Amino acid sequence: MITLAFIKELPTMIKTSIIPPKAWAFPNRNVGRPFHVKSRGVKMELSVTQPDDWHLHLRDGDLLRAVVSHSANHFGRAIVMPNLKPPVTTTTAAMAYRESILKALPENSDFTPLMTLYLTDKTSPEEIKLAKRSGVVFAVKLYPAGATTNSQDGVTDLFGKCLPVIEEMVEQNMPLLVHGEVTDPAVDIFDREKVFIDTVLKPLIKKLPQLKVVMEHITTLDAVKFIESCSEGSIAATVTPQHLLLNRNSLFEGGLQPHNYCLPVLKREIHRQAIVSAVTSGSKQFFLGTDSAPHERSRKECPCGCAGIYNAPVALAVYAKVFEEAGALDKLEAFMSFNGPDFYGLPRNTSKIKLIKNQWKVPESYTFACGDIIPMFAGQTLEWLPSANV
Ligand SMILES: NC(=O)N[C@@H](CC(=O)O)C(=O)O
Ligand SMILES: [Zn+2]
Ligand SMILES: [Zn+2]
Repeated sequence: MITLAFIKELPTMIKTSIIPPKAWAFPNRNVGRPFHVKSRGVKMELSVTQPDDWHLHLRDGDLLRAVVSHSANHFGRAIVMPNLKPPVTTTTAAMAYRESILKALPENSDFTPLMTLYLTDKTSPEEIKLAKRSGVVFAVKLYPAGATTNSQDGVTDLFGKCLPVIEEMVEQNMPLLVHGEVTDPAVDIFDREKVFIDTVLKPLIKKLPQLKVVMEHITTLDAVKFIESCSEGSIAATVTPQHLLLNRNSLFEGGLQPHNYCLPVLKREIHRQAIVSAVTSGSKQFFLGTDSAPHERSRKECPCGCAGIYNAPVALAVYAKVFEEAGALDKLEAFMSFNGPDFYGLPRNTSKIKLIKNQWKVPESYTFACGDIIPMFAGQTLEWLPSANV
């Protein structure tokens, strides 16, 4: 194994090993001028601190058992979303859900689920105290009622009924995670994130400037500007693979593409580019959250398909591709493995994983007893292959 000369200049450890010849290049943003690496006869490997997934849907029952290893194989921890049926609204339910996740894990896995509570109009401040004391609940999730999958029991009156709860969250230093879209059917679906920022998020943080907020799965230039205008330690955003790599054309390419449908829906190219610039800038306010959201095939390929993209098997490969194409592989490790735990006040992982530049084909589907699940980029070739712990 040879260590490349520029390794000193990159916070991310880059190594090479033998493979068929392939030359490739990327600009080194650290020194401010492009340079080229010819890796004749070698292949690229990144050895990075094990990443965490700060936004994940693991579901429950058979579906949980089917999908959990795809996340547990690569991520150290994950913030597990509470939008089950029925939703995880209490600490007791979160603890039980955590047990079922641990049971579903492959043997010897040390994956740690970080639990969340589903905020409703009826959540009490006392529940927040219980959640904090439990040591297993790390955040509370705001779904505006009707905004997305299993959000029917979500919030209808944030500034009325929920304010005492959110004040308690400030006391307990418990982050509020938001699905940031308004639900007013009169607002165009492509504008719902921007309107949410203007009418909900801005007034909320004005009222409670100490509240820690993660704007989940951001999709717009407006969200990037908003996050960057806020203070680093209190407002941050997760970013998904799909919102970094795809724009809204992907929903209609050659016909309707249900497996590219998620909420918030994919946006115009200018928005995608703004998100790529934000994550590759090195800002600590953006971190990895896949929003991997499995739905059984027949629930996606039907007259009224569910929102959600199953990206757990491809997420790391897609993030690496995006950072490589932006010439910012040196910023990848902080995005994947440092910014999230730093924001949540948790220790960074100490173990490592490898990302190897090696083509692999994404399976067409995963078949389980509970049905088929179609992954993002099904049947396509990706360039970066994550390998187990090193
Ligand atoms: N992102 C999605 O399109 N779907 C998610 C819910 C969510 O994160 O909004 C799901 O649970 O399926
Ligand atoms: Zn959401
Ligand atoms: Zn989600």
